[in-house]
Amino acid sequence: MLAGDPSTGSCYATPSSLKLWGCVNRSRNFVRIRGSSSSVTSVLSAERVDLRDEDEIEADFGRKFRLPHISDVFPDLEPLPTTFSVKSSYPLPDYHFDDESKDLKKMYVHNDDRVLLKVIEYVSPTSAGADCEGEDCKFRHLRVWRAGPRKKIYIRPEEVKAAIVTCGGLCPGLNDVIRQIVFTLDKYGVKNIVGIPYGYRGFFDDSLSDINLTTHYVQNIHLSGGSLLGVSRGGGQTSDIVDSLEKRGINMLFVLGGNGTHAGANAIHDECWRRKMKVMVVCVPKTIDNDILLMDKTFGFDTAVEAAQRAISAAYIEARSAYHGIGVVKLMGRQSGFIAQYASLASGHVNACLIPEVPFTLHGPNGLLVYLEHLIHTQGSAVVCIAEGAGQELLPPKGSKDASGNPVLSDTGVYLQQQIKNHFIAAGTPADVKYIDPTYMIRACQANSSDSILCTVLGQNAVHGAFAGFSGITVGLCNTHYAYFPIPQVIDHPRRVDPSSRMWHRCITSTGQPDFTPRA
Ligand SMILES: Nc1ncnc2c1ncn2[C@@H]1O[C@H](COP(=O)(O)OP(=O)(O)O)[C@@H](O)[C@H]1O
Ligand SMILES: O=P(O)(O)OC[C@H]1O[C@](O)(COP(=O)(O)O)[C@@H](O)[C@@H]1O
Ligand SMILES: [Mg+2]
Repeated sequence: MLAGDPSTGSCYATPSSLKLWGCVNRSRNFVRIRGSSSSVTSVLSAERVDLRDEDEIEADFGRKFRLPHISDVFPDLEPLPTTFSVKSSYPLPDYHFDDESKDLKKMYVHNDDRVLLKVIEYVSPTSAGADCEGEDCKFRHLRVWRAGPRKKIYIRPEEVKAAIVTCGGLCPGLNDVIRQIVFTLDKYGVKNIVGIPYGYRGFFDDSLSDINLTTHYVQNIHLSGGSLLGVSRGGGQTSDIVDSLEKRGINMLFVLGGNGTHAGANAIHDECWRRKMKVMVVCVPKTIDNDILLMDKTFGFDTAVEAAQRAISAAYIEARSAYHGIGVVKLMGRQSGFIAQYASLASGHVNACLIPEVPFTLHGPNGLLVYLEHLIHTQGSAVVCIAEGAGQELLPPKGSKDASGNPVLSDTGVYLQQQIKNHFIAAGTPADVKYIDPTYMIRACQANSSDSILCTVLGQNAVHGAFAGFSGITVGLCNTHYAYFPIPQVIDHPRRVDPSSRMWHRCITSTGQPDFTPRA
């Protein structure tokens, strides 16, 4: 499925449309590819790709996903043998890689290693979930760069001053990532590591001081939720942040955050290279909303889904135990309903899952309220799970924005609860409605085991990426393998639940909910 307006050339790719990045001009069999937003690192200018040429499409995709490398700006920079080795407990500054060593032979990632972005070979464009076009539904090898340690590094560990910053809202696992970045830097031999307090604010608010980070200091931080460094939304000019990096002598910056943070990090990366500063900026995507493109999932998402089970379970028990009980649970998800979708799938107790991507009607014969009445009469109770951003069209927009520019949403959870109460009163049917909003409880918690592992590997790979000389990149899980992505490609737009996806169909099959889509 392609999105955008072919006539104007305003194009973008949906997460499921990675076969082509752009809009098809069918009459001429060409696809127009949108250029990277990054000025210095742009590897692709707007160009035309012959749709009939499979090789050209794959090659074009490869160019689009090429990672910005420090040698783009400093072509004469000589790489050095890496100081990272899993075989030593201490970094060995004079360690020389021995190609013939049996133990180390398979330790490093080759720069030309790639991870396939798409792994299903659809036979027909009408196969479930197919994202290919044309009769032949040809499989395209869309490749992204494999993450991991390289044999060569582009900066001496003793010259590194590394900084870590965590931005946006909280997310389980932030401390695990911070901890692992520090451990891995230490393994390379880096001694100078600081934490920037309270997100980007820490760069320009003079009342805030950096935190010195050592392996000893971060040893146990993963045992608690939140961020050791603090987080914040809003604020800051890119040039001020880069001035601050320059002043502090920071040349390796690890940025943990969501799509807003990534946009900021990419601007910092661009500005650093524009000023010819030898700085590597590497992100680790943080968002319980799971709204970053191209990745299997982001860290914290699993934990949030798991934490949401307690709220759904409580809503179910309350509803089951009451006469005509109805439980309503509101979960986070400003634009994307992944948490509500997966929490509903996991729980098995949800009768209706409402997400921002799927508009629903409350009133009328195919409305949610009539369905709840039906459930009360047939099974005696009901549970509704609503994502924060769902049903915004039912209320007047607030029109305001938070400090980062994210829209402030109307509280549809509270509204839904009131509407259900009013409906049952009007229908003359008693109903006992209980509303649970566990919003901050699902993200202010320690990461579960699966997220801890994810955080550990992401943190390590972030450091490997920086030492390998990449900047303006982020790291993510791609078909169960770890890959590096150029930042603009993962934040082109927020990843959202596709209402025609197999997973959404599985969700509504599991809840048994009918189609509440408003009818004309
Ligand atoms: N388009 C942008 N360009 C530069 N910085 C941004 C942009 N959007 C957000 N930011 C900054 O990134 C930080 C986090 O953004 P926010 O949207 O709150 O969280 P998240 O990164 O989780 O999406 C804030 O400090 C904000 O000012
Ligand atoms: O109250 P806060 O801190 O703004 O956080 C609420 C927001 O956090 C989120 O779960 C995640 O947002 P971010 O990825 O921007 O941190 C949103 O869905 C939600 O609106
Ligand atoms: Mg965001």
